[in-house]
Amino acid sequence: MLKRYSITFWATVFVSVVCLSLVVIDVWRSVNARSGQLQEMERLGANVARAMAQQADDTIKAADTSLADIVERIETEGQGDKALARVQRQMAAQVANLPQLVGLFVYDERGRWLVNSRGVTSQAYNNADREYFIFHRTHEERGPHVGDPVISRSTGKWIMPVSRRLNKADGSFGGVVLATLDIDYFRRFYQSFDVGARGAVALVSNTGVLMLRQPFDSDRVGGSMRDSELYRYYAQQSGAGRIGSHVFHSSHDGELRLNSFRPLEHYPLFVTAALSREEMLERWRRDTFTRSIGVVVLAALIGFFGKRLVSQIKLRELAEAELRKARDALESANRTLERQAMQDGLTGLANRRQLDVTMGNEFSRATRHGSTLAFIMIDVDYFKQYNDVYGHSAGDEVLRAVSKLIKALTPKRPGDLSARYGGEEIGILLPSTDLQGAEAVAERIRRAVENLQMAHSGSSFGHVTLSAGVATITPKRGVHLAHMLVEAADKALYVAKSEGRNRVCLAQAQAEV
Ligand SMILES: Nc1nc2c(ncn2[C@@H]2O[C@H](COP(=O)(O)OP(=O)(O)OP(=O)(O)O)[C@@H](O)[C@H]2O)c(=O)[nH]1
Repeated sequence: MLKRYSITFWATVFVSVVCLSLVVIDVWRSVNARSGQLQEMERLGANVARAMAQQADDTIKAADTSLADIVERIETEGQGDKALARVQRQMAAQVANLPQLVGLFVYDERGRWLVNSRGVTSQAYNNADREYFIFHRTHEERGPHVGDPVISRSTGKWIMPVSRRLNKADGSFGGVVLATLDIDYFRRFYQSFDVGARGAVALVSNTGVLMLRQPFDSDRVGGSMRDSELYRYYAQQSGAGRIGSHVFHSSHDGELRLNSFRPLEHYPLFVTAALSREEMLERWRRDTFTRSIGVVVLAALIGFFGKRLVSQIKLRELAEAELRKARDALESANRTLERQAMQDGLTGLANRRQLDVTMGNEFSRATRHGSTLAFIMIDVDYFKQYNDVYGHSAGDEVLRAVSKLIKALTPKRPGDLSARYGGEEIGILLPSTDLQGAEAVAERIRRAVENLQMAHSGSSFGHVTLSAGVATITPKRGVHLAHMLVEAADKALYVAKSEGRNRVCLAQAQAEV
């Protein structure tokens, strides 16, 4: 089945498959590399979000621990001057120890400064209007409260307030203990992450207030993110669903980013690391483009040289086909020449040369096997007259007709051969045939020619006839030669002629001696 197709077909298929495979493999590789790049981006985002959440949690926790301590001390030791002085020292030490802390503050139930880490108790400031103060005054919970970022009234810095409620002995609202965390502390940490030129990280409160964004934008700190796709998506999640990632268009700059988000473990905040999809895929795109050019050039080269190879193969095939054709023509010409060399052109019988060769072979065989070889010599009667009366070509026709009959009536055993002996004489060689057998063959031919009734006005019979002399020999080595058989048949023919023609005469026994 495969042989039905030529080598050029398979060469073309091979070159095409190689080119196509190159392209398909490259496309497959590129698609894989793209999804690998996106996975890598997701992993990077998740890792950044985890680190950010952990850092924020630890940072707030450290401050909150100080707050819990101060609350316990004040509630236990009271608000006397000495007690407050001790608390102040403790607060100063905490602020010195924790770099994220800008200050620690204690306010009474009216928002007035009782004590702070700086030791300045200015009555100029009243913080009763602050969100965290109002929150604790109106909520009895004792847990920490993370407020919206504000600009510190004392330092002018962006701070994140973390506070706890102070109770009086009867459980009523006794004030607020506040820790202010330096937003810049977070920012410095966030700057250490490489999220690309178009990436961003943010710390957001669960209520949708932006605590901090890197790249930093002072105008957006404290702003609401409630309308952003990111916040709406995050707010819909719960439990483990809040740790994950999603692709959003930024509400800020419209950039398509993969946002990895994660809540803080102990505080109502979450972080998000947003990586620009375009930026992350830029290197992949560049690599893909460069490699694709390489693959296309390679495929084109293979295609070009493959095409040349195929045409070379085609040319070779053509040359081979031409050679085969020439060889076949030569062989056929040789066969024709061979046949012509052994055949008589007029009668189609074997020629004298072939008769001599066959005679020699059969004579040797008969000598070896001790078998009898018969030979019939046939001659058309009054043929000279026929030529004279009807013309030479009519004479040729007679020879053809007689030969045709002889061919049809001569036995077809191997070694039997009828040949034009010369002129209008035809000889028939019959190996392994005795005198009677050969005579029967000769007689059959004579009668058949007579029956043709070909008009011959020059003949005493009125139509074409023939005479035949038959001889046989059982040759013995060193005694007999092939020509003896022919001569004996010729003599018998002579007898047939002299006895009146149109007859078959048998040779005397001398050829068999
Ligand atoms: N048309 C034709 N004539 C041939 C050919 N070969 C020999 N002959 C003629 O055959 C004739 C033979 O004549 P002869 O051998 O004298 O004998 P004949 O006329 O046949 O008389 P008998 O044999 O005695 O009956 C000659 O005239 C040859 O020219 C041939 O190929 N074609």
